[in-house]
Amino acid sequence: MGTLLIHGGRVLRPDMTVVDADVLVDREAGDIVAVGPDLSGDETLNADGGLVIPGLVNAHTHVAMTLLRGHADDKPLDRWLREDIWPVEAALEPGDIEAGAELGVLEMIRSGTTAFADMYFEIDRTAAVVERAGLRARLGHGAISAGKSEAAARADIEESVEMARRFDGAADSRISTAVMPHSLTTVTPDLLSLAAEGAADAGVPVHYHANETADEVDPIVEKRGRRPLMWAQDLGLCRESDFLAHGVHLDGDEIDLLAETGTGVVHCPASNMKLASGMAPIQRLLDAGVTVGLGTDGAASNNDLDLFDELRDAAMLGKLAAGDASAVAAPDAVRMATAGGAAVLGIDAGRIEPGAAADLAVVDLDAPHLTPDHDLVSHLAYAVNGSDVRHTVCDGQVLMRDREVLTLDAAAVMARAERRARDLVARAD
Ligand SMILES: N[C@@H](CCSC[C@H]1O[C@@H](n2cnc3c(=O)[nH]cnc32)[C@H](O)[C@@H]1O)C(=O)O
Ligand SMILES: [Zn+2]
Repeated sequence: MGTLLIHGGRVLRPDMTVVDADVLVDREAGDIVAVGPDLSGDETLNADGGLVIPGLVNAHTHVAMTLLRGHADDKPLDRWLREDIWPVEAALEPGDIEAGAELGVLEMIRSGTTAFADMYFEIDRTAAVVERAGLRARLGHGAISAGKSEAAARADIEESVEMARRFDGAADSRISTAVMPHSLTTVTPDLLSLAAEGAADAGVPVHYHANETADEVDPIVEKRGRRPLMWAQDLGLCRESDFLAHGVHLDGDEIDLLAETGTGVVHCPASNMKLASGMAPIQRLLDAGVTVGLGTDGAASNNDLDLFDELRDAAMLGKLAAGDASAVAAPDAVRMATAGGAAVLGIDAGRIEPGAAADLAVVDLDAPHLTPDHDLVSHLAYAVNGSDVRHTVCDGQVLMRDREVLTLDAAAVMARAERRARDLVARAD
């Protein structure tokens, strides 16, 4: 397969400086072999006038929920899930998952995302989409106890463990997995422990929603007499590889616990604002040394999968939460979307350096909203949109060239998703 040369652009380095450089990629091994001036390779990807950045990492989503984009808006989490989302999800068929995942993956590749973590149903379908679309993912079957018999709830957790075992390392190791109990309040304590044991046994992380709304925190504090994450640690859910979504309502001790254990946090600012869940203390997490990534959450609470929007929201909301305009500065936001997310997912990517995975995006800078170029990291955080991405590369393969996705038929994917979404909602009514 030889080498791929990403030629003629500027390159974002791990220390957030920018240099004029080429990037040489080994397509067989899927990693970066050199970064520097005047390199040559077997095939060239033109990055003239562009900025080469690490591919973005969407560290928490429910990708097939693209089918529910715009289906129900403007409600708080609990009512939104119970009244609108769960009833429709009950009517989901495997073909819907595949169509929704394909749409979401298409949207992510088109906006420079090369890896994502996904909690949903029918993960074999999502895995098949990831396999042919060419990006990376950490997938898990979302298991929930609420509304189920004890036996059915247990079987759901067992399925989560079983699926994690089955798909870990699939698609030439582009797919990894986690056991994914839905949240600290929607899964029973026994089953949370079972999930932790199953994950440890299978050698994969646990991923779950935690401390998303005040309504979830208060009952745990009342019933267990301690903060949710102290309780989660007792259940075995705060190992170094484990990661939780949201972490909006955290106290100082919980922040320390996250830093000490190495448990990752996925910040989902758009979802937190849309569901009015609250403002996560992101600057405090960064100051404490917690590993933080960014996630879009599902497209029904966002309502898109563009990580550049998330970057901007993270910087803005971080300042508002801290009451300090210097909080969550542009480089911090960019780091969360790249190296931070890669660390949360446990992949050796998120930085442009020899030896790292060749997961890259080329952003076209030739646009009015990206002129002048005082500071390109500022542009990445505050001004770039997903539609500015010209090329996307993952594992050394070009997934999108000049905005054309090479691994999926975009028109067919959109048409199928449209039809599936319409039928799904009609069935659920
Ligand atoms: N197997 C489970 C499904 C869990 S998948 C993950 C779930 O997370 C839900 N979800 C999406 N966004 C959020 C959020 O922000 N907080 C909590 N749950 C969410 C989503 O609708 C989906 O039902 C079952 O039997 O219902
Ligand atoms: Zn979620």
